[in-house]
Amino acid sequence: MALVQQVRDGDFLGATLDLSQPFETAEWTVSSGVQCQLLMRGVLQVTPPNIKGTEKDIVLSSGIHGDETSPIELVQRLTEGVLQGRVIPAHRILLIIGHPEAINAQTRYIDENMNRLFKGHNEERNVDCKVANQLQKVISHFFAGSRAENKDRWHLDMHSAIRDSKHYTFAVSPFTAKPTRSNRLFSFLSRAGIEAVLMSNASSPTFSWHSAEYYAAQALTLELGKVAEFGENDLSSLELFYEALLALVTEQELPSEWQNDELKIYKVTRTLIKHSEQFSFTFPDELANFTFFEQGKLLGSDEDVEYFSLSGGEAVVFPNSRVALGHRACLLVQQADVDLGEQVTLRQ
Ligand SMILES: O=C(O)CCC(=O)N[C@@H](CCC(=O)O)C(=O)O
Ligand SMILES: [Zn+2]
Repeated sequence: MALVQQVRDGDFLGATLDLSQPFETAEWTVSSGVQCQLLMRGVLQVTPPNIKGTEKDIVLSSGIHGDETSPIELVQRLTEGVLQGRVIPAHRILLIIGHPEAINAQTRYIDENMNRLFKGHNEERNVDCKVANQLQKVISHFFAGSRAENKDRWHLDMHSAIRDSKHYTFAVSPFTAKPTRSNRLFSFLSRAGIEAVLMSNASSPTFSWHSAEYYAAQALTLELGKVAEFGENDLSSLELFYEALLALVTEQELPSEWQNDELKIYKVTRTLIKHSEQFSFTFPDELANFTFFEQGKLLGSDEDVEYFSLSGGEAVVFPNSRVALGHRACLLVQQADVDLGEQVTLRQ
């Protein structure tokens, strides 16, 4: 079956991963009146009928890491609904299954962690760099194509965590000077049953940071459960999230009120970078995310430095001593209070 026909029939994921089929761009309208544009392998732009100029521009990405499959299954489910006319979006949406080569190889990345390649254009030294560059282009094209007067841009970059976590689902809010932490975004998280949000304190070259920094999008990295192979994900535990996602794309506007105590907020206190091959933790890399260390505990060391937990203690997120040199080996976080205005801000 030709790739485009396979997508039109609803199998966006199958067509994306079948690299034996040459890619072709295509444009068509589904029975519901929704317009579809296949822009790139794994990238489908969806435009609702009767654009009013008040629409959001929503990017929903998955598969930026090839072995994180539950978000890919959610994107396929939503896309199939749109393609078969059962889901009628009220907003412009860009649906992404990001890294077909890594997904086929069932691996996080091929040569370089693609979620560290979104600072800007990369020299095309490998497939990860090439795909990251193409995704940056397609995002730019998508946001530029909006006819809305007041741009309301969103980007949910969906991942799943490598290890167990004391919070089954959580979000990382990238650091930027742009107003990307709206009450409406947090209200969505609370409705979606996301358990915690980490407020980053420094720029990072991730996909969600890219959209926040360059397009002022309400952008997040979402961690949805734990890594598993296709077909082995417990999607029932993400049902509340999927329902909220459906509401986000199909309802004109979501309520902005949210219950602060339903969602735990953490501030990132430090990012430990691996500076040398001597970097090590005092605990195994499999340590569950959000494991707490009392003040003064030795957490790890590098060539000429020892890291102790700070006053008030710190919890560890994404510990990985095997990352490439210069990359993040973990985040250290502390629970925090926030003030609710138009934007959600950390209380000083
Ligand atoms: O479980 C892990 O260690 C990694 C899960 C994952 O891929 N997380 C993202 C977070 C990106 C961010 O900080 O916004 C990543 O490491 O790329
Ligand atoms: Zn990931």
